[in-house]
Amino acid sequence: MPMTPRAGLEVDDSLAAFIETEVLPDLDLDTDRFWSGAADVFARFAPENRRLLAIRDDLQARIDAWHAERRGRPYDVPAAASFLREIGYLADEPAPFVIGTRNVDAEVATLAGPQLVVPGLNARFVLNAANARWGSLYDALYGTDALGDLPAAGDYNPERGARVVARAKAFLDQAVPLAEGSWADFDDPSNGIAMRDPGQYVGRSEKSRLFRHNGLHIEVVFDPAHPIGRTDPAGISDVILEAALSTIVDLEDSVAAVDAADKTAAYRNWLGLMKGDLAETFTKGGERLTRTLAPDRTFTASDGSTVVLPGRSLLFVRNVGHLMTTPAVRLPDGSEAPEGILDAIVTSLIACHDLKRQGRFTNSRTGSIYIVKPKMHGPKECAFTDALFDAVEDLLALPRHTIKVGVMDEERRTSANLAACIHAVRDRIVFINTGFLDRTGDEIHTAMQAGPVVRKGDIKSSDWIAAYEARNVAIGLQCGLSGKAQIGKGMWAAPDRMAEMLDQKAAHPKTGANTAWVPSPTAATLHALHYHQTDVFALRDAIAARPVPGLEALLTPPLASGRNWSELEIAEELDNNAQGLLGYVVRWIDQGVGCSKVPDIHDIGLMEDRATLRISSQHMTNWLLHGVCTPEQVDAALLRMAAKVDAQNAADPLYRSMAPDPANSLAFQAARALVFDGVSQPNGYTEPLLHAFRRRAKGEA
Ligand SMILES: CC(=O)SCCNC(=O)CCNC(=O)[C@H](O)C(C)(C)COP(=O)(O)OP(=O)(O)OC[C@H]1O[C@@H](n2cnc3c(N)ncnc32)[C@H](O)[C@@H]1OP(=O)(O)O
Ligand SMILES: O=CC(=O)O
Ligand SMILES: [Mg+2]
Repeated sequence: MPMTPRAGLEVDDSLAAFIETEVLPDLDLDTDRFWSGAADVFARFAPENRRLLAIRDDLQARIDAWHAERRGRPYDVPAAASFLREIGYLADEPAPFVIGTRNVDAEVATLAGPQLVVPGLNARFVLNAANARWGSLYDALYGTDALGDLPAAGDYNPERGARVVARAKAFLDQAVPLAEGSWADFDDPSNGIAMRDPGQYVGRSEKSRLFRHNGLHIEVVFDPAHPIGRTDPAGISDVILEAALSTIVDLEDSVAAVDAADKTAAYRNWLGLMKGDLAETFTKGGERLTRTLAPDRTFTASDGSTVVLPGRSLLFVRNVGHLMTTPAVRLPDGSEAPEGILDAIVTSLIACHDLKRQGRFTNSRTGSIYIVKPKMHGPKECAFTDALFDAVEDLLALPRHTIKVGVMDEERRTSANLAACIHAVRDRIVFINTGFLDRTGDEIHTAMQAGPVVRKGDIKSSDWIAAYEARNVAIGLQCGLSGKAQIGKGMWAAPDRMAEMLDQKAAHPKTGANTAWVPSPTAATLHALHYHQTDVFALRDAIAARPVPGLEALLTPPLASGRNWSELEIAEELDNNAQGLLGYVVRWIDQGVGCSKVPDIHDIGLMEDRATLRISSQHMTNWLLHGVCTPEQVDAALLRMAAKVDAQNAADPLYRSMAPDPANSLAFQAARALVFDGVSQPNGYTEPLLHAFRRRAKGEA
């Protein structure tokens, strides 16, 4: 890649051109001053970044040795806790405190609703996600299995339509009941709509009436000329829900960004969002479509005043963690720059377009930049992020704490020191959430030498995970996040299983969490129903009154008590992991797709990203290390599943088969390395191998 010198750095030409011609011009920032400031940030923070990574390795090496010495004995949690304290893995608890974050948008601070995550490299999806603030309940119920079955292919089915309408009206009866009777019988909107609580009425537009319940808006559309409205006694053609209050544009685990071209493409999408001019043209159903950002929505209140509501989700950007470096920028010593530092600088710089109100729309009405920081291990790494964001604010002449941070509680050292982690970013924190997928991968890797772990499906019901979830909310409330920041729950990783999601994710708001992740706009619309069923903020006092669960269960790894698996169970477990792993990795390496839906062994399409890959690869590594299976069994499973994954992708013209020549398939070799070299991967992360193989694949292409 041609590089260009800038203030002692070597910057990839395409990235430098992007920053200098597309980002900087409207920002009143001098190009030379920007680059010398950026070089200074790298000079100050890169050495500390490296030091923090060395601490991770050192702690893991000590934990490995401690576990190896005690292997085969019952796990002694008090001894483990004192050992972890002795080596500095467990930090001192801070004195009681409350966070001081200010200027936080209501979507984050005072409202409760779904949070959508979207791979930042896919402009079509990114636009869809930003617009997922509002979603059709009729479409979400009709087009998914939410009602218990899927629609048949072909034309609109009126019988299914009637079930959808009945379900939606039952929801209206629960959330915004009429003064008398049911919405199902309502037939005349012309004289106004008498509500049981008239305060729920917000306003009207030409065709709709807008209501509010538990802080979320519900729009009932009246259109007797519409094919659905025509068959409705009141002419109701749809119920539109306020759905994804916030969206995370992901530059991390759901993208494959391994070089300057990838990074620049992702940054360009973020710029399009911040300037409001992102557009994507594509063909769908034989039609050529151009998708752009949705405008705000305007209604007229009873007193004639205008009510303007955001048309788009409040946007966060997820930077990468502290681990990886990028060839997009080289430091004066020739080494690759830490990617997380580059992300902090560039994504904040781009967000200045929003702060300066130079775009078509406003993202943060309170003048904040929202960055999600994943995969931090413990309070010192959080403090590092805090200091880095201070430095970026100085570089961009932003007031202190303009850059907010969402802390993913997804590494064991963060869960175990959560209060201290929050304390380290106490004036800029806007969320904690349980990224249970990475967290599970880290659990397996941390306990790698202790013994074989239980089957992957059983990890979900182990004690540490319940303690982790409960402690996250309890500590968040104790540190005063309520009203200032989100307490969030993790991803629903089965995008096609909406009935099951409706059943299971109802539990999230009941825990006191005011948001939870969903994989798609449709899932956001359906998950919004849960925040109408439960008033999260009303529950929090009672939840906060409970004692914070101690560390005992959190520090108990999910080790198998015996090795009672049959050969069949072992083969099934290996096949399941191998199928998910290969199905994901093959698209990552060969096509640069960072998030895929991959069928598991029961043919359920699961969302796979780097976090789920970390689990499946580390699980196989763990069983291999402890002799639950042999290398031959692992290879046989990989080969068997390669053929299966090849068959699943047969219709994709860009797909390169693995099974016919696995030795020459970079994807197959990457997948194999993730398992066979899994013990030595830092904290069990998959990025180092994925990046190395993807760069080779790009080189070959
Ligand atoms: C552990 C973690 O880190 S979780 C966070 C990372 N994970 C994510 O971000 C999940 C993002 N989700 C996705 O990428 C997808 O939903 C997948 C890959 C899981 C499943 O995709 P599929 O069901 O195959 O979706 P498919 O490609 O059929 O698209 C269906 C429609 O949904 C939309 N869609 C699907 N997911 C999203 C999304 N997250 N955001 C916006 N739109 C989406 C698409 O735009 C498409 O609509 P369009 O044709 O009008 O553009
Ligand atoms: O990032 C989310 C996770 O579960 O990991
Ligand atoms: Mg994660």
